[in-house]
Amino acid sequence: MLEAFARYPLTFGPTPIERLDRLGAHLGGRVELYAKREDCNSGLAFGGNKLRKLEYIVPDAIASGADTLVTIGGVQSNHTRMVAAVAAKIGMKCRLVQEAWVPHEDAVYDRVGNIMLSRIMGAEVELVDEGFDIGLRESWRSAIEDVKARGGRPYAIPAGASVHPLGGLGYVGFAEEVRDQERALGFAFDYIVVCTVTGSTHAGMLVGFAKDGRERKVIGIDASATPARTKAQVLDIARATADRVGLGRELSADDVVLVEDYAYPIYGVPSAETKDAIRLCARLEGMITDPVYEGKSMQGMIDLVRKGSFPAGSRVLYAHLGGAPALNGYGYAFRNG
Ligand SMILES: Cc1ncc(COP(=O)(O)O)c(CNC2(C(=O)O)CC2)c1O
Repeated sequence: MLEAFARYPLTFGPTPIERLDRLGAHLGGRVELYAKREDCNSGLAFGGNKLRKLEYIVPDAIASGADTLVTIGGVQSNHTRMVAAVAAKIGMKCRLVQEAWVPHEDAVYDRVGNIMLSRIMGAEVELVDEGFDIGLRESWRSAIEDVKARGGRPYAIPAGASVHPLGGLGYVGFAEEVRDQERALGFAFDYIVVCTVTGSTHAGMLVGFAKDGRERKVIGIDASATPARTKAQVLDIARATADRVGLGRELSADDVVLVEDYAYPIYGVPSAETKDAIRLCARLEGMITDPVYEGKSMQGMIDLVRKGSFPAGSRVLYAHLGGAPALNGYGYAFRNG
């Protein structure tokens, strides 16, 4: 599906799929759980899902003649950290707008984890006192203009690289990669569980798996806590991506399966159940998930298994999209382990 598109390699290649035997057994053994380790996809600053997206965006950035990548996220954004790493790798400057998306209790929240890494990698980090919103932000537009005003040539990447015209391609490729791995495994996954916030990870998977009729088997676990906006954005991105890759069929809102029950209390703040899910996965599989994103999709998958939402014998693939560096800003949440 992606042969026509230029890709700039930022990842090691196909990410491994591993069986989560102990977690599956702990949950009753009725379904088989697997994880695809996008969190281990690259040597660039601890990796993660945005690098798979950026592989299809970087050729356009280079072709544009830009000298500065400009993007936006919360203070502990994984996306901005990955853009900083890509800028370093391809020899561009980086301007990051980091908004106050998350109320936090930790005095070090804006000095550790992702934002610390971005600073170490030389990004210009601008803290802006604006709240969470997955849409296009005035602060981001101002940063683009400021780069120009200073004589720079900016390349604009929106939050999560999601509403970028090429933002859905990476995860179309994810689906193609999973099909290759399924051929080696000798079976196809019945469900794919993914954390959804700005939407192009889910949207790309939806388009990629629509090729073999599995678009509604992509189970998005909302972590935005603004599910209506996120669902609409997933659909918009999926439709645009389907047109771009020539899927050849219409997609509807019913094709976007988004579970809204696990984003509470708000974006970026883990519930007690989220923290329990993080601990359970860590203690049974040694697999680390974060309080903002993967902890909530892990909480969702665990709860859906416990409720019998996946028929007995189902094979469920959990997409681990990264996020661990943000844990450093959540010491308050794990003071007692
Ligand atoms: C570890 C991790 N897991 C899942 C997601 C959700 O991906 P989408 O934004 O493509 O829906 C993010 C996003 N993070 C954003 C960020 O600024 O880091 C875009 C919100 C993520 O970082």
